[in-house]
Amino acid sequence: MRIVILGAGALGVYFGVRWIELGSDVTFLVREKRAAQIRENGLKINSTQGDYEIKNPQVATEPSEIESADLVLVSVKGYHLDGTLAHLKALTNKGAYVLPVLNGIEHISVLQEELGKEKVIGGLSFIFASLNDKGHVEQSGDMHHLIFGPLESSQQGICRRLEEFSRDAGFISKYSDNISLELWKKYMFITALSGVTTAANLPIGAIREHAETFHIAKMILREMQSLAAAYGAEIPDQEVESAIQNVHALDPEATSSMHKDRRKGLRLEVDHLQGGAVRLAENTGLEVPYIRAVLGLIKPFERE
Ligand SMILES: NC(=O)C1=CN([C@@H]2O[C@H](COP(=O)(O)OP(=O)(O)OC[C@H]3O[C@@H](n4cnc5c(N)ncnc54)[C@H](OP(=O)(O)O)[C@@H]3O)[C@@H](O)[C@H]2O)C=CC1
Ligand SMILES: CC(C)(CO)C(=O)C(=O)O
Repeated sequence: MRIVILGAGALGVYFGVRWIELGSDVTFLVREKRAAQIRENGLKINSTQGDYEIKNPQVATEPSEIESADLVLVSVKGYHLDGTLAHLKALTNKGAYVLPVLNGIEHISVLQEELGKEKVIGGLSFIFASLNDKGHVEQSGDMHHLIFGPLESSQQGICRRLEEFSRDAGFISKYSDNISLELWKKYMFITALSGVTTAANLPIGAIREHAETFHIAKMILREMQSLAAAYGAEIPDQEVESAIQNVHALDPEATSSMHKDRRKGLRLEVDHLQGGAVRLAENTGLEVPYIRAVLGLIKPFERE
């Protein structure tokens, strides 16, 4: 399988390098500055699940440099999605399917409208990863999951191929036959976790110590459950409980990628995540006061 990674950040490099480790044909489609950094430092993942380094990965800065691809893993932040659409169009015209792994949900319809429903597979990831100063990945904790599945029945073939192909990869891959529900479950979880850690500017351990603060996370989970239901994804109560248990199980120093970005003074994905939830709620007349409140608290740090 020929794979293009569009968004050579923490997630894109992690999964791209793991596929290379497997012996696959992977090209990183990047912007000039990142291309220069990769040429100088190569790509490396420093991981609890095993390190791996590649000195001269295949890098392109234009889709015209790529003959064809089977799959494009889209791993940019929500605020950069618009800037990738022309590249994605060029690659889907050459036959590629697109597998976005962004947190959130609004990007799915943007991609579907731009590329056609047939081309956009559902995907998400559970991993704690970030880039260091050299542009190498630092992955922590046990999670390094890539979950994907067809949003259209015609995509079953490519998804089964991806499942087969990734079986021996150095990450956990999972085919889901209800990827829409998985997307909403992840959106529920991350809206609560990123909302509360970024707004409080605290890792999860400190949040859990204060019942009033943890309560906010629980209320966001409930609001997201209602929002998902309004869009046809019924998240059972037991899944909300298990999300709470998962938050309890996290290392006290663990935190969301959005909170890590706030600590580094980087741009935040708040409009895509909490902002998106508020927009979707407004469309259905649903009230989401806790999400609206954390959106307001995080906005001053967004760095648009
Ligand atoms: N990090 C994590 O632990 C997790 C993140 N996620 C989600 O995954 C998504 C990606 O996150 P993450 O990997 O952390 O993000 P990063 O910021 O680490 O990486 C995003 C990359 O996208 C690149 N990019 C942006 N625009 C373009 C473009 N037009 N062409 C080529 N490359 C481009 C950026 O490159 P440049 O250097 O040029 O700016 C950057 O390297 C987000 O939606 C996030 O919420 C989900 C689970 C866990
Ligand atoms: C849920 C979590 C924390 C890990 O996948 C995440 O998605 C993020 O930090 O953005």
